[in-house]
Amino acid sequence: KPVKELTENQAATEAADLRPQLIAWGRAYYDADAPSVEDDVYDRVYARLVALETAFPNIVTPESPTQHVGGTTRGDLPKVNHDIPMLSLGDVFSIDELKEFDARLRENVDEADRDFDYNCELKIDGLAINLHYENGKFVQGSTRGNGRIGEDITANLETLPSIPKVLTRPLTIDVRGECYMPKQAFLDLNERREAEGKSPFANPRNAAAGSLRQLDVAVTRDRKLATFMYNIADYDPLDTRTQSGLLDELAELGFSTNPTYQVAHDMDDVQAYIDTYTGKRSDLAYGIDGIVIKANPLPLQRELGATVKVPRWAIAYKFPPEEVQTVVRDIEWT
Ligand SMILES: NC(=O)c1cnc(OC2CCCC2)nc1N
Repeated sequence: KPVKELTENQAATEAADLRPQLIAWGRAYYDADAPSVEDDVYDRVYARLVALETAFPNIVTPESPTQHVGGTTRGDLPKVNHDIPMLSLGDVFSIDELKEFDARLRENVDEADRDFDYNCELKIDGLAINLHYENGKFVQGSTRGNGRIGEDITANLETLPSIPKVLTRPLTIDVRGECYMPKQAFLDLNERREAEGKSPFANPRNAAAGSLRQLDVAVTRDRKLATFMYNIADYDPLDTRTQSGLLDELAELGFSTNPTYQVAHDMDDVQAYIDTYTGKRSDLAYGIDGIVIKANPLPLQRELGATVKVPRWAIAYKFPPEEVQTVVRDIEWT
């Protein structure tokens, strides 16, 4: 049926059926020496998926083959085991919830350590990566995956200027951070794609994810991806014993870190930081979707540990979804 006669649900259902087929055909094309389907069949089905997703942008999914353009993404990247799991973050959506997090956390800390500081950081809207160094040399880069097993994207990450090949000290460490596509790079990329009749990326995060999974690393190279590193699997090899100091030490080692972090002594300081960056959000060169507050003392982070997936010592305060000002809203209906 013509796309314009479909409901969004019908389009979503049809698209969900087409994606695995295209991914399987795409993999066969790159992995096996003989493609499993005639090119014109692949192109016709791919064009149908693009038509469905262009007519109904809300049905686009990050793993859709239309989001991994400029060549095929590897569906079969080698796996990497994270000896120390990569955690995600619990979320809160209001200052009241944030204050509850603070109160509960301090209740669970010994009296002597209860007056700890927080470190406030912008929550970069990208995808989490791990960079493994041996004796100060970059040897492997990987995605978070499910936290314990990620995918090897070393070759792609080697094309990013912001990732040091050699550290200023011969350390064997695993450093974690965010890979993101700056807003301007995202706008320029989508402009080029529209000009080439290709479907646009849904958002910078999808664009970064698709760019990192490219089989042809030359495609990754020209996507202008960047990084902000913010964590280390084991801090013992470092000098610092605070989160804020960790960001300084990572910068000294050669990593790109985000300079907007700030130590907060109490929730009023945290609120002030949130207010400042809520106002500055649209001026930033990169997307953020909230603020991360972390207990600043690293030994306290270690002592508090994590639940199955999230640390007890950190929380993400998420911004409300950005208001999309529609013309309709501005029309006087009197
Ligand atoms: N998107 C970010 O900017 C961001 C994400 N995660 C973290 O911290 C991890 C470290 C251990 C649990 C969460 N910090 C951040 N700034």
